[in-house]
Order: sequence, then C-alpha cells, then structure tokens
Amino acid sequence: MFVSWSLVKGKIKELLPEPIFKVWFEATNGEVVDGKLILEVPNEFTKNWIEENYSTLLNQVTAEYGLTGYGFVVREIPKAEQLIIPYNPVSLIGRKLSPKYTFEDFVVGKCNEFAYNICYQVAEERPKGYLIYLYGNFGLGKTHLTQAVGNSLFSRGFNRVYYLTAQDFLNYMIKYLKSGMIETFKEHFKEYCEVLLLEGIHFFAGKEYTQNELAFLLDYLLDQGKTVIFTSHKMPQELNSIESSLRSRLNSSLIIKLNAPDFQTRKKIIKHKAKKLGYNLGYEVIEYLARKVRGDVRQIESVVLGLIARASLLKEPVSLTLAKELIEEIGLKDSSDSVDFIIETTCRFFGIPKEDLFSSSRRKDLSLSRQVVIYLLRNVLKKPLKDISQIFKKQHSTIIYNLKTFEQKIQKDVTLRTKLDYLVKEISLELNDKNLDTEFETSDEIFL
Ligand SMILES: Nc1ncnc2c1ncn2[C@@H]1O[C@H](COP(=O)(O)OP(=O)(O)OP(=O)(O)O)[C@@H](O)[C@H]1O
Repeated sequence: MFVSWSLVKGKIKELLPEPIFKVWFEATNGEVVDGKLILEVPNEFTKNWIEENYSTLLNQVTAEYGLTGYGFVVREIPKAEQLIIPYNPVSLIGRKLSPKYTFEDFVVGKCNEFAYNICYQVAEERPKGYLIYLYGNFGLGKTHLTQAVGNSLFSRGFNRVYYLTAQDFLNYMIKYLKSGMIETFKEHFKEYCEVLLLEGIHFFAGKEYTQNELAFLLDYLLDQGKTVIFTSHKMPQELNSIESSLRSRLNSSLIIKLNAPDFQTRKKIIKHKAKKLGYNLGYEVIEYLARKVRGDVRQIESVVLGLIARASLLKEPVSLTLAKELIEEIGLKDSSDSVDFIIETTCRFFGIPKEDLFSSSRRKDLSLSRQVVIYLLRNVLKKPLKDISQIFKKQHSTIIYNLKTFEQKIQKDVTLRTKLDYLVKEISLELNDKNLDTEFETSDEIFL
C-alpha cells in the first residue's frame, strides 16, 4: 500500500483531540522516505515537544502503516519582516505591555507547562487563526504569559499586537459609539490588529451588545488567520450571562487552564523570585515557605519580598527563624489540610464542582469521583474509615461498599488505574515531596 503523509496525518487526527491536532500536526508537512515518516518542523522546540509527548502515538501509527519509524527535519521559517506602519497602533488602541513579563521570568512547572508551551509557540510562530483561552484563578500567571507573548513579538519588531483588558475594550467601544464612529473602531481592529490579547473576558458578562460585536470581530480575525488570546477566571461554560454566539466560539477555542503551583513549582518560584532580588535562599527556608504558602504566585512573591525586606531592615541573614516569624506575623493559615487538598485535586481532575461531591446525586461521574476520594483518603492519608464516614456524612458500611466497588473497578479498568496513578503522584508531590507508594492495595489491607 502506498503510504503518504496525508494518510498518516488523517489517522493522527482521528486519535488526537482536535485542538491538540491543530496545534501540533495540522500545519506540519511530512513525507515518507524509504519507508520512514519524516516530519518537517519549524524549530527544535516543536521537534522536542512532539517527541516528548507524541512519540508513542507516532510509533503506533507508523507501525500500523508498516513504516519503520519516524524522524524530523527542522526547517526554520524565516522570521516575518518588520511591518512598517505609519503609526504606533498600541498608543491608539490598547495598553502598553510591562517589560517585566517575559518568558524567561516565568517559572515553569507541572501546573502551567502546557499554557507556557502553547504561548511560547504562539509567540515564536504565530500559527494562523488561533483562538486560545487561558483561564485560572487569581495570580496564577495569566497576565504574565499573555504579556510575555506580546513582549516577545515586540522584541522581534512585530508590533501589530493589541493588548487590552475587557474593560478597556468596552470603554473604547463606548467612546467610539458616542462619537458615532463605531465602524471606525471595528475597521481599525480589522485592518491593523494581527495579534489580539484580551484579558478578563468574564467582565463581559451581561453586556450583550459588546459580546455580539466581539463575536463578529473574532470571526473576522480568525478567518483572516490572526491570533487571539483571551484570559478569564472561569471556563467558558462557567461564564454567566454570556450570549451563546460568543460562548460557542469560546468553547471551540484551545482552552488551557493555569493551575495553582504544586510544591515543586512553588520551591522553584521562591528560589527564582529571591534570586531576582539578589538573594540565594537556603534549602530549608525554601522548603518551609513552599509548604506554608500555598496560594497564588502573587502571594508567594509578597512573602519572599517581605522576608527579604525584613532581613535587610534587621541587617540579618535570611534564616529559617526569620521566615517562621514572618509567616506567624502575617497570620497565614496553615493550609496544609491534606483532606481538602485531595478533595480539590480530585474534583479538578474530574472537572466536577466540589459541592456536587457531597450532594446526594447518583450521577456516574460524581459517584466515581466520590469513590476516588474515599480511596485516596484511605490509602494515601491512611484515614480511619470512621473519619471518612464523617467527611462524607455516610454510614460506615456505605464507605466500605464504595471502597470495594472502586477496588474492583481498578482491577479491571486499566484507564482508570492510570488516572488513579496520575492522581496519587500529583498528590504525593504536593503532600510529601516524595512519591508515595502507588501500588494499589488489596481489599484485605484496606479493611483492616
Ligand atoms: N509561573 C510564574 N513564574 C513567575 N512569576 C509568576 C508566575 N505566575 C505568576 N507569576 C507572577 O505572579 C504575579 C501575578 O501573576 P499574574 O498577574 O500574571 O496573574 P493573573 O493570573 O493574571 O492574576 P489575576 O487574575 O488576578 O489578574 C505576577 O507578578 C507574575 O509575574
């Protein structure tokens, strides 16, 4: 059989979620040379990313078509020439970017690596017609990454980047509407904006007119192969009062979540932030702070800054004692509640609201999530059954039934075991800084 790249690509498309396929394979060229698939990639970054994340898939697909394997050829795309435009569009519409937000200064960990890689890729290559939706809680790096894209483009002479908050967008619209020039406003975007960075899209809730205008503008920009990054605190489906016209467009974007930093990433962030201030913190101080400060990165920054300020005021070295005093003084609650952490991590993993976990609903996904939490509490934290019964306000016998049922499921269901394994690892990284035993225990051990 004649095997072509488009045949293999078609198969990859079937196997991958659409957004992932679009990012990494859709625009990739390839050919079969002497029975081997050669992928043409634009840079080393793409090559490494594909290699690290999709090698199993590529091996599987090439074997299926009788190919001997795959390889890469890196063909750099010449950088876009600087566009000469008669004015600086950023001063007309949009905010100035802060130079402090760069990719180099963004600490990458498990919690944010996908977001980082996609943003980096967008800044490097500006793939055509991309809508990226970056969401996550306060202070987790949405602004940092979005502005890093803009800064990286600007630093290479590409200045058709519009960076705005949703509120700015609305204010501009009102201003132009009032002066009867709304069409000029829209035309301006259409003509000059190549990359739109729009922050805080949740702000448009209930603003029907603006949402509809934005939906039309979005269609136009994406059709023309422009790149758009939106940020928000919530997933598109969780946004209230958003018109279906805009919501459906958001739902079809590449949706990426920024998670709260895990223990390892917090350590890296603390080290990095202190280093930027000219301090090399000792191992025990970093460990201590990373355990105590679990909130967003903004909070981590302020604790590091506070500690260093304190040390320099007192003319003392930064020590564990000083760190302990600071934490006590600012009254950071000890948020090391492992039970809550397991519940939150599991709910996040299965995409269910925490309240639903404790509801009486028997929905399949909820029942499964409950069983996972019960299993983790019992096996990872070694919680007595009586405590787990109290947490769920359920009879002891119900908890035992759930444990048994779940245990039977993981014996049979390999996918579920893999998911559980992943969760145990994530939790162990956070709670212990060591991998906990991920062996699945037998019921005898469980019920002792
Ligand atoms: N991974 C990271 N590495 C280094 N600094 C980070 C990281 N994530 C966030 N920060 C820093 O934390 C602070 C808050 O980040 P940022 O403003 O990007 O968060 P946000 O998600 O946009 O928050 P909000 O929703 O509240 O606007 C910034 O100073 C930013 O530089």
